[in-house]
Amino acid sequence: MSEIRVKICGLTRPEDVVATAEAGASYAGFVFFPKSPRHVSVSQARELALTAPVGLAKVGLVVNADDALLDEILEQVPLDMLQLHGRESVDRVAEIRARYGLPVMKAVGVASEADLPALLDYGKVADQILVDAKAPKGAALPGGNGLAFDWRLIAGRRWPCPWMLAGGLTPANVGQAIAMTGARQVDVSSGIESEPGVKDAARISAFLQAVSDAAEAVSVPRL
Ligand SMILES: O=C(O)c1ccccc1NCC(=O)[C@H](O)[C@H](O)COP(=O)(O)O
Repeated sequence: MSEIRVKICGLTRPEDVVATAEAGASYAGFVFFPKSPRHVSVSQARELALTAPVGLAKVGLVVNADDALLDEILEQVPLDMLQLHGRESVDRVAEIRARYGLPVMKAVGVASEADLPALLDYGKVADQILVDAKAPKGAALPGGNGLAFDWRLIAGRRWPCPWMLAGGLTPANVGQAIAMTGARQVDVSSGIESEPGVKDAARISAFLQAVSDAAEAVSVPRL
């Protein structure tokens, strides 16, 4: 198993969950955002979550969700973590964490130095932060756009909680991303798809292999 944790985001089919687990990923992400090609309904997500073996953490991704939607999801889907991928404020992140008693990961978009202070602010209230590429202005999706940011912006930086690197990662570039940033957790969605919303088992496996190779190259200690 890789010593750097991997999250495969945007799973829509049971076979994708199986491929994710078999490849050795640590997290499986389900997107609750109707405009996304990776969107799953609450009942689909429940079925997918029940397919996941013990040891694969199930992450529910929401965008500016109100309590009614979160109640509905969490009543029906056995999740291990919530990922907040919208414009949730620091106070809202803290409120969701307290209300639902689940670990919360806040996604923060990065495009320039000016985006870095938010990582510190959210890092004080969230259980984890997802350091993702900022979606371009006017983009239909706030994440999952297959765009990388300049990894030099975060090289050597650390925050008050565990963090995960995301944005445009692929089997071909994830090794360099890990080497440049020191990330010990990485998240991927479009870089391991055959088409939007359809994961490719061979690419998932290649991604995990590339992460494992990178972990060995930098001798990352076991978590
Ligand atoms: O993936 C989506 O469709 C999506 C929709 C709405 C908000 C966030 C979304 N994805 C966020 C993720 O967790 C992605 O894994 C992350 O942004 C990286 O995506 P990618 O660049 O495609 O690897």
